[in-house]
Amino acid sequence: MDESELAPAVRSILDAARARTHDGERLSVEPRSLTDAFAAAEADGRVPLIAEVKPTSPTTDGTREVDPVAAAEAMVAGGAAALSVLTEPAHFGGSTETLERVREAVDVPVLRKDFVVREEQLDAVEADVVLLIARFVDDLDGLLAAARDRGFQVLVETHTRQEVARALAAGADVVGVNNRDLGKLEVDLETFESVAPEVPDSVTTVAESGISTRDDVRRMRAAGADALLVGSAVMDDTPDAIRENTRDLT
Ligand SMILES: O=C(O)c1ccccc1NCC(=O)[C@H](O)[C@H](O)COP(=O)(O)O
Repeated sequence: MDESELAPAVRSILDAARARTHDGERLSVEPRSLTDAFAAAEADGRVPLIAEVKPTSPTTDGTREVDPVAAAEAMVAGGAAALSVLTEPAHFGGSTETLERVREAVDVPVLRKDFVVREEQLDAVEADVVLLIARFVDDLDGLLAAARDRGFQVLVETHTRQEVARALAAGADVVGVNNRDLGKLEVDLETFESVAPEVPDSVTTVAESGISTRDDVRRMRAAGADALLVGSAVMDDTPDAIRENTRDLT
């Protein structure tokens, strides 16, 4: 990876991720099935949506002060099939404690959204799914296997056709295509449209970032998205607003 191409905020996120250590015990998790949750949503007419508890981010103005557990419960009430919870503390206002509280409060699968770059970081907190970002993980095969050995399902995030090829070669069965270019932090829904055809039908495909309207949802579904990952467009200042934002997109 050529790190000189990364936006300064992303380089800072990556430096912080590399510096984070964890010396707890090796985890063994019993995950709630992500694909079953997507199938259940489809079966009752909801768009399979992973709604993200996202207090802030480098591209967000200010911080949402809403309680993360109340936000998570509102997302589920609005029809979210699964949740994503940021655990990155320095740039996204997340924490492992928040993920634990959310997972305790809901019964849908919960994705740990962080910048995991080394095996021991997998043991920081239990979750049903972990995110591995192809661009930031050198040994994708090794980290994917290490995550699965612990029981985690793995969402491998990509942004280019080459990264999809790497993800598939590593054995990924859930592949995300991020519409946000982590080099420039620009969002373009055409990314999913041009990259997703590289993902075979047997692999679950998730469209990530920049999805904010029902037209965007239709567009990503028409381009082959089995599920969508949405943060900013569902987050709001009150649980009621979050529930309605989520309902609108599902
Ligand atoms: O969201 C950011 O500002 C951001 C900046 C730098 C690296 C990653 C970032 N976001 C991570 C994500 O993947 C999104 O939180 C997620 O896909 C939801 O995106 P959105 O619906 O556009 O909030």
